[in-house]
Amino acid sequence: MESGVSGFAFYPFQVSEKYPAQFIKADITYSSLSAKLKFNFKLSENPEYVALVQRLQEYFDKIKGSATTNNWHVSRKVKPHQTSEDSFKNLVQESVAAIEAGQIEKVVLSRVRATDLVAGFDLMDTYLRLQEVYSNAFVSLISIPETGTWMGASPEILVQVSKERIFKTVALAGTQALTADCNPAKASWQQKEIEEQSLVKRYILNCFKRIHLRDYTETGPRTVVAGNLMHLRTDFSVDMKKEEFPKLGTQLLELLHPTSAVCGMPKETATQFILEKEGYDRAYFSGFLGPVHIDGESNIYVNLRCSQILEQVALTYAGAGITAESEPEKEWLETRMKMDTIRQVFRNEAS
Ligand SMILES: C=C(O[C@H]1C=CC=C(C(=O)O)[C@@H]1O)C(=O)O
Repeated sequence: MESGVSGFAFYPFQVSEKYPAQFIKADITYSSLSAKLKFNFKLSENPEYVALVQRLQEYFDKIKGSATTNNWHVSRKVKPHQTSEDSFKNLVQESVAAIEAGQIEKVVLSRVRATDLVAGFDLMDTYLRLQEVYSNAFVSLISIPETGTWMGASPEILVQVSKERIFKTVALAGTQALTADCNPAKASWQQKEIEEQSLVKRYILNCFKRIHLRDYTETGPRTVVAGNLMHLRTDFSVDMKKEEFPKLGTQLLELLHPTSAVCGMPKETATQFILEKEGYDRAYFSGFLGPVHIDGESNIYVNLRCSQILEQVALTYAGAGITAESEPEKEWLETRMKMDTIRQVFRNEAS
């Protein structure tokens, strides 16, 4: 993040040959607010660029307001997979037993669900609808050869470094449905959710401790709305101008990922547990993504509430934090609600 190179980071849960870390260099950026292209190289350096730029601007002018294209990249590495209800619930039970036996403190278990794309499915149209429905989320659509196409509406910032050099991260956990008659400001939370979120907070504070970061601001926890759901969130910020941490963004990105909101505690044991037991590859789900050094700031989000789009099927992913108090049925329903964040937009209806 300190190299000054502008681009878009797309990082998996675990880096491997199959799922490499990706960085799309921002040679050209397009802002829908200004409807303008921005070039991160000197146009006069190469006459070919001048012609290319002219063609691109003409292309953007032409397609503006008529977003229809279904040419997306499909990863050949994935086999469509679906976690069965029984296997997920059994794994919740096994995790609770491992927690009670003191092998782990918390683990985030996830599952995958396959949905057939409806006839006439339009990728760009779906993406624009997702943007409309989740105005408070980080709505993304990424399409990379070999890696495939991912779409999501993440509620969780992992690392933000603003123009003013303010660093931010959050401890987000605990989930309940946002119903029509409920007021988020008056939401009450069970002991289970309070503890689950405080474990994420403790995990972040441990990362701060490891680099001897003492001067930070902590706000919360408070109830926040994320689409059809509510969570508990504590906000942390650091003024990087005051602190002796010029590389804080990168340092904490390395330490935080994967946080206890998507993996567990202790981190290494929880990671092994997930890799051995979940029964499928998370790939880029619960990794991180976002713009780096665009207009002087970086905003990296956790890749949650997302789907991988294949030729005729979308694979939707969701996880739930398991603690000693977890009940299989409740965790199953919680992952279903999380999946609905994006699935309802695919089908353009609530499920
Ligand atoms: C792992 C996910 O959510 C995390 C973020 C907020 C609340 C969570 C929870 O209540 O379990 C999860 O830690 C997901 O959406 O797949």
